[in-house]
Amino acid sequence: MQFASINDVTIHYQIIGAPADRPVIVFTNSLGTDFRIWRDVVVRLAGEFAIVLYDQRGHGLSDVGQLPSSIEDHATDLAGLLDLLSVKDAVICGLSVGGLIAQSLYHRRPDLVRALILCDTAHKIGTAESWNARIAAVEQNGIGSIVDAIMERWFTPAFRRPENTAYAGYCNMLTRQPVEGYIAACAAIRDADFTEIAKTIAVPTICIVGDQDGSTPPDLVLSTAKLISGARYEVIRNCAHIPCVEQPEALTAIIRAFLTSIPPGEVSP
Ligand SMILES: O=C(O)CCC(=O)CC(=O)O
Repeated sequence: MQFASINDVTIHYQIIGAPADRPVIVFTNSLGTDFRIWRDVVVRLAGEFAIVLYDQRGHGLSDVGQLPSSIEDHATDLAGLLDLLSVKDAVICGLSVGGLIAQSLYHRRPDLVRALILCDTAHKIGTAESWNARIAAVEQNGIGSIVDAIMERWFTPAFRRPENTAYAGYCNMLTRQPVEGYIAACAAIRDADFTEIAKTIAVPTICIVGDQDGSTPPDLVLSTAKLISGARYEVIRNCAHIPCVEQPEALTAIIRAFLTSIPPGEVSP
């Protein structure tokens, strides 16, 4: 396990392969998860790319940090981690809130971003009312009280079978996140509107979404793709909000095709 102190926050991360030798992909997680969600994609890409994984503040083994925190704070954490690792020009792959962080990182530190993979995310996610209701529910009754509703948005019914042990495991992952970290991330998402930032993105970008995503549905992700000049848009079938878990083979194929289509010498392995 690797830990770094970034902006006085202990950040848990992992680096696979040598960034000096290969193009780098950085994976950033969704709300209520940690970097283990990327495993089935990482094992498929590890021979071709150097890979950086980390737990966002308030998630996994990273500290919660000072409260309140914003998406910009998360982007500053990621910039600090990449500076520490001497990584520049990385492909940033962000899932949901991770995609907001990726957009904010591009806005603040374009030198760190060679391309964007925006996965089940948008320029703006949810409404203030929906986030405030979620925060109130968690404050009153804990994360456990919202698990069933969240899982309906994260995974299709085919994945949510009681005999699927992975499903039980991801319920555990959600309920075991630090409650203050979860609430802080909900508030940060609530307060983020990257409509204008998305319009400025000028690196190769792909927006990907599961056809049954209940958190950031296909229409919303398409509207984000339309804001970004030249962005591609791909839908993964039989998949909800977390394609790296539910359809890792399909997600990896899309990532690989996207990266190999970018002019040689830029990101192709
Ligand atoms: O997944 C995220 O990072 C935010 C979007 C969301 O609301 C997901 C969920 O339903 O928990």
